[in-house]
Amino acid sequence: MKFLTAGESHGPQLTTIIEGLPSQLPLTAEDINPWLAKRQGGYGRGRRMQIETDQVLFMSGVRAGRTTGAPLTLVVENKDHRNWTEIMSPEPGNEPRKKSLTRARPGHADLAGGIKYRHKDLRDVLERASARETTMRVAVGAVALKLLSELDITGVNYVSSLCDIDSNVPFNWDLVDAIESSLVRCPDPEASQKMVERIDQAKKDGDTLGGILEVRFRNLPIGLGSHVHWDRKLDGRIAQAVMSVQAVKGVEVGYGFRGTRMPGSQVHDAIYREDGKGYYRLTNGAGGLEGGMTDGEDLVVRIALKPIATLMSPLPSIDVVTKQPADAALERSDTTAVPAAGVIMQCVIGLVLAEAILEKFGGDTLPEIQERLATYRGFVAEY
Ligand SMILES: Cc1cc2nc3c(=O)[nH]c(=O)nc-3n(C[C@H](O)[C@H](O)[C@H](O)COP(=O)(O)O)c2cc1C
Ligand SMILES: C=C(O[C@@H]1CC(C(=O)O)=C[C@@H](OP(=O)(O)O)[C@H]1O)C(=O)O
Repeated sequence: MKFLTAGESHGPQLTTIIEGLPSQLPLTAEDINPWLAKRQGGYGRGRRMQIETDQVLFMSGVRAGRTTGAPLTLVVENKDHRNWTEIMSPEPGNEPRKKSLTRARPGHADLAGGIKYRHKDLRDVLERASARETTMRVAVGAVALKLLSELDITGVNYVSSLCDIDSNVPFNWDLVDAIESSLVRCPDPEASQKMVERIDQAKKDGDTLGGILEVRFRNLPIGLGSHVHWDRKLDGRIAQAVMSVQAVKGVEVGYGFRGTRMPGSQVHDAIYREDGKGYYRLTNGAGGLEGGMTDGEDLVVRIALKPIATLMSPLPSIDVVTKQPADAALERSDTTAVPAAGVIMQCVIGLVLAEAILEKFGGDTLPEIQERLATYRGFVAEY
């Protein structure tokens, strides 16, 4: 399975084409739109999110609520485009355009992208570097999550820290409702409240906040990914998918960096087996991955997101046209994207898992994949 995304933040629409999906996967807009809405949500988002109501349109690959096996094309309209038609017009002329950007914003792609692609209006960089692009990764990820759910594989995402405020509630799967009802997608109600206040304060101060997200998946079969070659290792593929999302600065699996402070005897997970239950562990320091493959325990990935780069009290920078010092350009902006980013992370990790499933059990149709997975689970229980 492979996919491409296209579209600018203030262009007419965002597009994705997914190739390699099996046929017979039940799929409607209702499988995708709730994920788009969740990605738009979370306390701390800016005014743009009040303009957009992201809704997917199917342009190919689905008939009568089922995938056909043909490339699936999804489109989401940018409602804000109507305010940017002249600025975003592909027609030549009218230079410099309104809203041109010449004072490079630290923490953004502006300066490197301007130099690399020879743009002096850094909006030509901003428009594609923007995290608006993650709309399509969520749309395609929602399709992957649907495929996984048809195989009884489910996931969750939540915020475990926002700046210096930590969730103090250890995760368990019964916390999903608490996460969904928290304004910041944090399972700890007390920490949630503090996070909301912290975001209000940051907004007042013209500042921004980052944090840590966690994504978990359960009921993964043992042996997705591979130990035999570097680019087939599932941990490497997950790290690439996660690190490619705007503002992500770190990723760890299982105990991750914490494991470096513990002896091996406390990090690695002893192996047990019972007839009927098969192989299992009592701990999960590995976070569900050993040797680049799933080990049958929950996949546990933690992700660090840097604070939003656009500051209402801008940092010193340079105007790339005058070459003189100038404060960084100011754009309408989010105060934090930490809660929204968890949704994106679950989707991009879901995509990697769906790909790994298709590699191991790949078939042209969903029923074939379901049959092969069931046979394999039977084999694993007996092994
Ligand atoms: C969901 C989401 C929303 C974001 N919103 C903003 C924003 O409103 N303003 C901003 O300056 N950066 C925002 N960012 C972050 C920038 O897109 C990001 O810092 C920039 O692309 C450079 O990231 P990099 O250095 O990690 O590549 C957002 C990121 C995400 C994931
Ligand atoms: C549009 C989205 O996020 C945007 C990501 C973003 C950035 O610089 O990354 C900047 C803001 O856009 P604007 O400049 O239009 O206010 C965010 O709203 C979105 O998540 O759908």
